[in-house]
Amino acid sequence: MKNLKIEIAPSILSADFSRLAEEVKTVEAAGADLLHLDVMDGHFVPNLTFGPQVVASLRPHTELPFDVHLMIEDPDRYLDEFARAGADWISVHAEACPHLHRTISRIKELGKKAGVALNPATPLSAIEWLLTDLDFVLVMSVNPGFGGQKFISFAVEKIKVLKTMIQDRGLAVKIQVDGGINPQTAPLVVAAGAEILVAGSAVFGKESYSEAIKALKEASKIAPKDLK
Ligand SMILES: O=C(CO)[C@H](O)[C@H](O)COP(=O)(O)O
Ligand SMILES: [Fe+2]
Repeated sequence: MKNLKIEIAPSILSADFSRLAEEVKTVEAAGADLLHLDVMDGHFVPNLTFGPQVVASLRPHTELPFDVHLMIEDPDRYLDEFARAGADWISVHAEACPHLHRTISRIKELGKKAGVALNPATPLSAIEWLLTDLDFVLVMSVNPGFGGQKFISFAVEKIKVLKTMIQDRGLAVKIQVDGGINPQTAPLVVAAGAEILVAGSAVFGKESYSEAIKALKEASKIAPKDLK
């Protein structure tokens, strides 16, 4: 686990929506690895954000890969549109997909990286049979819907068990973690096996995005036993 490259995916949920293009350029220059775009429909989660038009309008403003987190019911209806809009990675929620294998297959047919997101209370068994087909698993460490929530600590154990499942099968599936990630929680999830850290308020809520990203990357190198 020592030489793992940890990637930071700032979530624009906590950015200034009146200046999104500028915010995205600033966070790219600050060292972000991916841009996390939270799509919410007011049904699957109790909040509304934006759809493919906003994704498409941001696409010319950055080279960062777009990591689109779909917190929507019936995501199959919109996969093609998000792919056309410029999504590079697409995650759907297991809880929103009765035919998860079909949904993941479609994302891959569209040439995109395919991920499944799991709510905190959703067991890993929801993706066990599908692991070989996935590029990444998004472990939610808050109940989805809002930025700035408190990290749910049992996500650490869930990531550990998932990491073992992935290793036991000899797979290269990446673990992404989303919700309440900051320099205090980052070392815990990285030690457990997470490689992509989504961070909204811990980046866009700070004065300097580059300092914030650096702090997350530095914190990721700390072994939890060395935490004060
Ligand atoms: O999917 C999400 C919420 O549903 C966001 O990506 C997440 O909450 C980021 O915000 P923060 O880092 O402030 O917790
Ligand atoms: Fe997210």
